[in-house]
Amino acid sequence: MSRAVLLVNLGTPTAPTPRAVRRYLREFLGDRRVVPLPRALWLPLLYGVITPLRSPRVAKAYRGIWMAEGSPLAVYSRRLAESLAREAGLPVALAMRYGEPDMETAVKELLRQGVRKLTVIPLYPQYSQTTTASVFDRLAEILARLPAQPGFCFRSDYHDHPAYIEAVAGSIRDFWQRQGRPEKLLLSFHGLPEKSRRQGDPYYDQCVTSARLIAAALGLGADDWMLVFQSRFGPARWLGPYCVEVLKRLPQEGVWSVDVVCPGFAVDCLETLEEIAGTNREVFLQAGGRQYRYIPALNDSPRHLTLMRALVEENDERST
Ligand SMILES: C=CC1=C(C)c2cc3[nH]c(cc4nc(cc5[nH]c(cc1n2)c(C)c5CCC(=O)O)C(CCC(=O)O)=C4C)c(C)c3C=C
Ligand SMILES: [Fe+2]
Ligand SMILES: [Fe+2]
Repeated sequence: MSRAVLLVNLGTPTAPTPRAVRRYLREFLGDRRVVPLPRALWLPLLYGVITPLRSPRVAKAYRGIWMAEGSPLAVYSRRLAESLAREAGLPVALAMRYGEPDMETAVKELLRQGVRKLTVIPLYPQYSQTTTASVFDRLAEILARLPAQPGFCFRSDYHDHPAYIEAVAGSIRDFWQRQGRPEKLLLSFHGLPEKSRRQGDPYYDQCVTSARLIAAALGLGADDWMLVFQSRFGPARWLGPYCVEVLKRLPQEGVWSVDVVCPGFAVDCLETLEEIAGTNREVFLQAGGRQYRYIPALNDSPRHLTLMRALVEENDERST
């Protein structure tokens, strides 16, 4: 039976312009899985207030990190998929949950090539209803309309997979070997509304487990590291502690050097490059901090490829 891998990431604007950002934010924030408010309330607010106000500012932020080949999230995701295709010896397609390349086109193209079994890997190490579940829903929607459905394996998360922990811990170890250790390591994950945790979304618990396992793999003591959450959106209470608040406070507590790593982001993107490597650096230095370093995401590194291959191979074994 002919197999293929489908990697799915979030999606990103096609250009760093207010127009392209508006289109992206409308689709992303218009997803019920992301903002579960009543449509009649949310859509007028989204279309009439949030995207017109937010798009110019966010477009400017994208301009600051844009690469020659496009948005970092798209560029690194593409490179990862291409390298995996070469190494895994089977077709690998990349799709985005929002925007291009879209999931439906990617699935249909694989079926056209004769693929009958899909290994779907959302590029989210930790499961959340806002990300992973939305990919699953969209996949189900696409398959529901097909006359002949392929088999598929869906990787819900890999937050405690030994190959994931080793990939992240290894990249931190490499960084420290070259540049020395800081006083504290912050493990920063994308936030979610606090409410999602009470509703049973396992995201928070998975972030805690990932962070503990990474710290343990590095042999860190309790004072050497901290779990924080970033990228808060809107007025509601989100998971804490907030990365930016911790950075303001640390110099007052006598911590002058920090490294920040974002293990929940498979590849670098706006949230890591602009928010963490850019804005938050200024916050820490302004608050009196002396040394601030961002440790890059796994991107298309050999460590990330080893991890992806482990997930694919494990899947193959289970489903034959
Ligand atoms: C209600 C709003 C949001 C939720 C919930 C949310 C969850 C969530 N997001 C990621 C990963 C990424 N988010 C990115 C950008 C981004 N996220 C939100 C809002 C929510 N995210 C917005 C509005 C944006 C766009 C930028 C902005 O307007 O501030 C990105 C980067 C995209 C890029 O193009 O680089 C990623 C990746 C996760 C993992 C997650 C839940 C766990
Ligand atoms: Fe987000
Ligand atoms: Fe952000």
